[in-house]
Amino acid sequence: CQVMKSEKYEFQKYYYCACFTTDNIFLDEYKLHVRFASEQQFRQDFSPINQEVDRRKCFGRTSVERAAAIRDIYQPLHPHVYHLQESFLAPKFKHIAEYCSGPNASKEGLLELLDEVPAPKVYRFPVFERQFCEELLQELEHFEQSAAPKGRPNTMNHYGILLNELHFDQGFITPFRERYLHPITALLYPDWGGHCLDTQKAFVVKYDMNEDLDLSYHYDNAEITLNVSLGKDFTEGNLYFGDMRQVCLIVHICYCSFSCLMHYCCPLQVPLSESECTEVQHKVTEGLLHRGQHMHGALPIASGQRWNLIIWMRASQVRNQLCPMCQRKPSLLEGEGYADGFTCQSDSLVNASCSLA
Ligand SMILES: O=C(O)CCC(=O)C(=O)O
Ligand SMILES: [Fe+2]
Repeated sequence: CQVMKSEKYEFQKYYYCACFTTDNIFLDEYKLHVRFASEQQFRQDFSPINQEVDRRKCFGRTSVERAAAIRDIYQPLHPHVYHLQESFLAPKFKHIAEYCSGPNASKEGLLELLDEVPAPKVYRFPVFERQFCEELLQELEHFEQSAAPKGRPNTMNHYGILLNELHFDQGFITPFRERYLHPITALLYPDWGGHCLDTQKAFVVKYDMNEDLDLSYHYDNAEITLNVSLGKDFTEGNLYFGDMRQVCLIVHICYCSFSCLMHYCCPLQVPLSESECTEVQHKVTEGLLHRGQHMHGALPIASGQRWNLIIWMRASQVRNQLCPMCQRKPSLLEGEGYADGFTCQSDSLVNASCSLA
């Protein structure tokens, strides 16, 4: 039998398919199969990355252009929703914020006012009155139907609206953060920058049966996030929370340099498949407050339309030390408005000396 086998190998040649050297190359770190026949093919297959990089490089300028065009051509349906009023807020939320701003506020006292903690350091409380949610949604739908240009919040949401471009920051979101959210986050997250939040990026995400249904597992470009459910009627679509983003060193292939496929170490999160997640129900008018680095996602809706207000709150003191996205010391690019909330020490010195002069 041994002899027979070796004879067979001698007379019959066996082959590999050439795809063995090019196809189904599994990048373990990304749990992703890729094809690499040539640099040109690889570049072509990954050209959406090029487009996204170009979009990001122009983002500041195009965002300012869109904001100016919106101011020129867009006629709001409900102008009053752009200016924060106490009547928009749920009485319990006002009570919580008032308590936190008081001289005797403590974390323990605050936790007694909050119902229950649906996941570690995730807090849930009513935020808006239902009538305000309805009017805000009418305003946003009116904007969606208008001819005004629309920038989308990020690559994961295709149907959201950037609220700073719609001029919500000055009259609504900034005072809302400063007066109401900051006293709460200062008590709940002093170790995550909750006591020194200074800017935000606010947007609305929208899910519909014919559009985006869900949101993949991710972390936010924020120190602290508030997520408020605005409506409308929908079923399913719960949020889920997993691990905190873990920083582990892996070998990363840098797309910018094909000639040497440069390698460097970068942080990566624990993948969803290895995380234990907690599903969290989210009712209309209620907010969920969580750390930006707490990994989370949104399950698919089964019917209806789901709209949420997302406020990514930033603390320059914290992010100036370590960028929450790349986990490296930030290397600063000049931006428009709040940009991504980093500040430069020398700018403050220039400003201080200007005001002294
Ligand atoms: O759809 C949601 O409620 C989650 C949105 C979210 O996490 C985000 O936009 O960062
Ligand atoms: Fe998020």
